[in-house]
Amino acid sequence: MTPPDKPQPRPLLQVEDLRKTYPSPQGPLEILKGAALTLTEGESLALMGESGSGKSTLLHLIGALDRPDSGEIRLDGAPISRLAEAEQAALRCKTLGVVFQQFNLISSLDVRANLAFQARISGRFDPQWLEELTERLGLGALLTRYPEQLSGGQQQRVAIGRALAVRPRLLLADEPTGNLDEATGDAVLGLALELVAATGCAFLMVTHSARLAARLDRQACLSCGVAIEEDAPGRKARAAR
Ligand SMILES: Nc1ncnc2c1ncn2[C@@H]1O[C@H](COP(=O)(O)OP(=O)(O)OP(=O)(O)O)[C@@H](O)[C@H]1O
Repeated sequence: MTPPDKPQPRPLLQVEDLRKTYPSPQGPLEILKGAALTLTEGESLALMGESGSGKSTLLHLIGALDRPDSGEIRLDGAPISRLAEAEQAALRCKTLGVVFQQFNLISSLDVRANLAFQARISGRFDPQWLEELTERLGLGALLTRYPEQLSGGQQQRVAIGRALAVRPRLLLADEPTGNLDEATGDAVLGLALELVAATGCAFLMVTHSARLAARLDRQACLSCGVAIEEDAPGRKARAAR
């Protein structure tokens, strides 16, 4: 008897023919010229590319922090760039976790409150999961400290915990280890990858480091406004799959 076909993983994120132009004193700056990529549940993708190639622009569009000129971004089937602002805000709270290079913690809140912040406002506060995150990120002894009393690596661990506290479907990270020394950055990425695997969420990370990028499942490079995927050593293919 032939075994039943293994179910194909569902595409979680589908980016199609994305275009984005910014105005500039010299005329329109065409940054994205038909960028496309797909991520399935549980998959991680590192996005590289030269400075100014549009990596943060693409991440902001996927994170519904800005709107494209044209093209489509679907998250679990929902056309996020065409949703009303209130719907986008709800999606950002419940479905997305975002980690930036600058940590972006709330300075007036201690670590415990920072960790719970997004989960509380999105109605997804789960004390047990937060306790597990706190333990796995090694933040137990720091819960009553304020961000200014933390090292860069500690702040980034809090930022990752805060983003994952909602159990997002997709974690977006823009150079999350860019402000950390190499050893700390390696350790923080290792923790992030462990937790991403524990939640089963998809992970899209912008990085300048080929070494860090190699730790993710897939690698793509943004060049001339489109995403080119590193398919195999020495060979490149379009990121759309
Ligand atoms: N709001 C904006 N208005 C005008 N131009 C912008 C705006 N945001 C970004 N740009 C321009 O778009 C281009 C792409 O910027 P983006 O930040 O996406 O690049 P990046 O690949 O993330 O760069 P880096 O690796 O240096 O962070 C740059 O030339 C930048 O100056």
